[in-house]
Amino acid sequence: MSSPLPAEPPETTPPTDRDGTGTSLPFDPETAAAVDRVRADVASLHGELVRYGLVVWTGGNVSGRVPGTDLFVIKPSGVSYDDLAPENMIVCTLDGEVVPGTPGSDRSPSSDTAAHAYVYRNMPDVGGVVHTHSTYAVAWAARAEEIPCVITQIADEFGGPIPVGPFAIIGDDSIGRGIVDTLTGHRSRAVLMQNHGPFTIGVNAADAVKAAVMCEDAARTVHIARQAGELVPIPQDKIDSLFNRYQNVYGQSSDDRR
Ligand SMILES: O=C(CO)[C@@H](O)[C@H](O)COP(=O)(O)O
Repeated sequence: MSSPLPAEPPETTPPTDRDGTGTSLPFDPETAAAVDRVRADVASLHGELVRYGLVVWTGGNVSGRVPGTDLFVIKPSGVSYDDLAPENMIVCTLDGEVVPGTPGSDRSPSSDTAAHAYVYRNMPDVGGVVHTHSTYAVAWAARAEEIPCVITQIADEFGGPIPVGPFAIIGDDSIGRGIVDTLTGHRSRAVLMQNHGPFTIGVNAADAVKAAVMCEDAARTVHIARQAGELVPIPQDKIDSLFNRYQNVYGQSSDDRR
């Protein structure tokens, strides 16, 4: 894998814009403010992938839809996680095109931009998309084997098995189509793309990152359990009860997923 691109020197003066938000227009002030919020969230959430051990080098990526717009924000391709910052996140249209003249637009967006864009175009309730190469989830993807729902944590978070999506080559709509075809109408917010790794979705980028964290934890636990003996499935009615409780009762009423 190529070494991370060197970070550009921090700009000594903020990008010029007409509304002082630090975002170059062509956005109106309200959109510019919304973009800046998502930039900050997405940049910070990449640190969570490192914190939870879900990525190595420059693998993986996080994106967030900009609410009320046809835009999303994603990381630049191949840039070290140490160098990611709000101002070098890249603003794209839902067609996956970089919005020219915005901070970060001088770099290439993530190599999975087309996949993220396809998901946003075809799953309007999705506000965040994450991709990692987390070890245990990728091991299940290498076997094209779904992670069975044999622990309450999987029932809580995914409402059943974590499914496998088709083998798809990076760079066009193939991966995005595989994600959408697998997860549309499915309780799971994670899909193991065959021979590649997990992609997760959420109501926002933070929710998609949580799904990625919980997917890897489940993959590891079930892998270890299966090595020690037979797995005991949870009855479907109990899975339904666990999922409904966790999605509608657990946590706080102010939680993003409510
Ligand atoms: O799976 C791949 C490469 O095969 C990519 O998803 C990388 O894991 C991250 O690429 P960038 O987001 O840095 O372009």
